[in-house]
Amino acid sequence: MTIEVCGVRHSFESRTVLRDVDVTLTEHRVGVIGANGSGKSTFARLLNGLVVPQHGSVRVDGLDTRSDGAEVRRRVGFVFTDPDAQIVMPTVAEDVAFGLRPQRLSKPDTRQVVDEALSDFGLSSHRDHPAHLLSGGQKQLLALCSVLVTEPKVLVCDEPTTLLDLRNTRRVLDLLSRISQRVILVTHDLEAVQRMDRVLVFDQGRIAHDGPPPDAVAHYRSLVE
Ligand SMILES: Nc1ncnc2c1ncn2[C@@H]1O[C@H](COP(=O)(O)OP(=O)(O)OP(=O)(O)O)[C@@H](O)[C@H]1O
Repeated sequence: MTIEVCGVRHSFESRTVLRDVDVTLTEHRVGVIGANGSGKSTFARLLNGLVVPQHGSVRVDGLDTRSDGAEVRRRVGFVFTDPDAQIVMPTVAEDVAFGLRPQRLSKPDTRQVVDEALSDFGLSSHRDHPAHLLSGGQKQLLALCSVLVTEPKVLVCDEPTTLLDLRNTRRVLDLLSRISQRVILVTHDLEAVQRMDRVLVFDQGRIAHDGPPPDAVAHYRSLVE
């Protein structure tokens, strides 16, 4: 499956936040790094149609995010920096089960999938707790868990470890490196991008560098020195 970003320029009011963005992504693991405000999140949001570009196009599996947004979102799951933006159900288990609804599983099957997923994320003991009472990091894990059970082909994660402690950061990064889905990871964690196949470096709305992790990190460092 290919993600094609062609001739994208995007502004919010008078501020141009993405310019001349042309990139085709086919790799299993892609990292996105760059300074605050350089356009990384906006780029990530293009990939599942949360942001539709003012100029240019974004195609996933040949589907245009402008005209086929719903189909694209079935293929591309998105994990936000702020988990409150995507936790929709009252309890932890219900939130995970919500994503399974389109699959129309029986109650026992739903329960089994939910319980396995919660166990993978170390959330079993919080199964029936109100989701809003979880800690920030636990909410982050729940948000990731609830997106993954929907089995997207691609997972776009916008700084998914920002709220996590060391143990859970490891847990999430290990998970992201072992899942079969394609992963696009926006992060400030320069260690985490070492595991990627390809890294894009954003600078002032442009892709300033595109290559293997060590070169990309060196380029990013050179931008701030
Ligand atoms: N919905 C919006 N409305 C107005 N401006 C926005 C909006 N979203 C982003 N911006 C602006 O676009 C620019 C790029 O933001 P973006 O979130 O893409 O950067 P980023 O590289 O992800 O930054 P960070 O590392 O701080 O998360 C910023 O100047 C931001 O203020």
